Amino acid sequence: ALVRRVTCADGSVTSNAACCALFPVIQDLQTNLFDGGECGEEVHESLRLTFHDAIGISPAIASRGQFGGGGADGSIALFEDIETNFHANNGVDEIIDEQRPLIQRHNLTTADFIQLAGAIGVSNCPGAPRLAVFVGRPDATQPAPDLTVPEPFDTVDSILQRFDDAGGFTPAEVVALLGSHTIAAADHVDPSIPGTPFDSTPELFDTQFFIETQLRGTLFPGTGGNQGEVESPLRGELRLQSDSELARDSRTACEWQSFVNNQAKLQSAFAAAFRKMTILGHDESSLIDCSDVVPTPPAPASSAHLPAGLTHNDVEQACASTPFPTLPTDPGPATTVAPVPPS
Ligand code: HEM
Ligand SMILES: [Ca+2]
Ligand SMILES: [Mn+2]
Repeated sequence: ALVRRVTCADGSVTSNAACCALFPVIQDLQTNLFDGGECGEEVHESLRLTFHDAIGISPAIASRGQFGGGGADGSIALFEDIETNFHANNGVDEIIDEQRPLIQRHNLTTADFIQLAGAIGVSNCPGAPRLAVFVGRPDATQPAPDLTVPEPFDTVDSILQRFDDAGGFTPAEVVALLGSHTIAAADHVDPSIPGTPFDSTPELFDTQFFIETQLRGTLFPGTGGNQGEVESPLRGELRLQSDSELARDSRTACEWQSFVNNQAKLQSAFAAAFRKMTILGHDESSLIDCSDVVPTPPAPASSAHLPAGLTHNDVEQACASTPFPTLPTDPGPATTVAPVPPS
């Protein structure tokens, strides 16, 4: 195929002149939102926001004659007053408010900006794939309906059904999308311990999330009894009920386990599923592919391991057909996971 090359006014090279406008936005994001290129809290929150905006679409609701939402249409920020009151969106107001001044100083739709910020943010995380970036999404004129964003206390049935309705995502694609929880922490599931990560390496886009969610839960990192939380295997680590169940359900367990120590699969499957998610509500042919503006992420900085203090005996085998891979245990005293520092 013919690959076009355009040289922008600032000397950057890309495949389409319409993508030139993104370079100053990327610089602004890195300098003023992502603390100079970190994989920290604002990156994690920006990635979560791409999902909470994009998943706001339901052909099932639309088929009943109501507005089903526009997908990746910026509605979560444009109708912040409405959508951030939806229970599942607890906490996303923070990153919406941090992104707003940047949106105001550039000439992108809010819809495009939210997805761009997620893709650029993830490129700061060692081990991440390069994610797709598209421009040309029109902005929302109506808020998404409530209950389109899955909750951590939802059943596997309901979660798989929601993703299928939103965009025809297969169970395997749902598992791949949950690779996002490798760079993630919860502020609101247990409000007594904000910034509690889902794996021991929230600054690395590695496969530890898929390993650690398969270990037997033995403790609550803070208080017990929170809705959507189950016991985790490590002090300082929080496990969502939904992640726990998806790791153990017969429909998803083997796919979940397949990511253990398979960085290449994590990268390609997450990138493919994200690409599909990022254009929900739009026809790809109406958008411009600007993916070549995304920086190449740093190489993986960790190798798959069992956290110190735990062994293969702590694995709760869930995949019936394939044994859990043999992994080395980190040396030293039992791992305690540090919170993600607030910015
Ligand atoms: C079954 C589907 C999902 C459920 C139930 C779920 C639930 C949650 C919950 C409860 C939190 C913690 C929020 C807080 O208390 O601060 C969270 C965080 C997060 N989620 Fe998900 N999630 C799902 C899928 C996804 C997907 C598809 C993505 C992105 C592609 C994503 C990206 C993130 C990220 C990056 C964070 C961390 C935010 C931060 O550290 O500030 N999640 N998720
Ligand atoms: Ca990680
Ligand atoms: Mn939306």
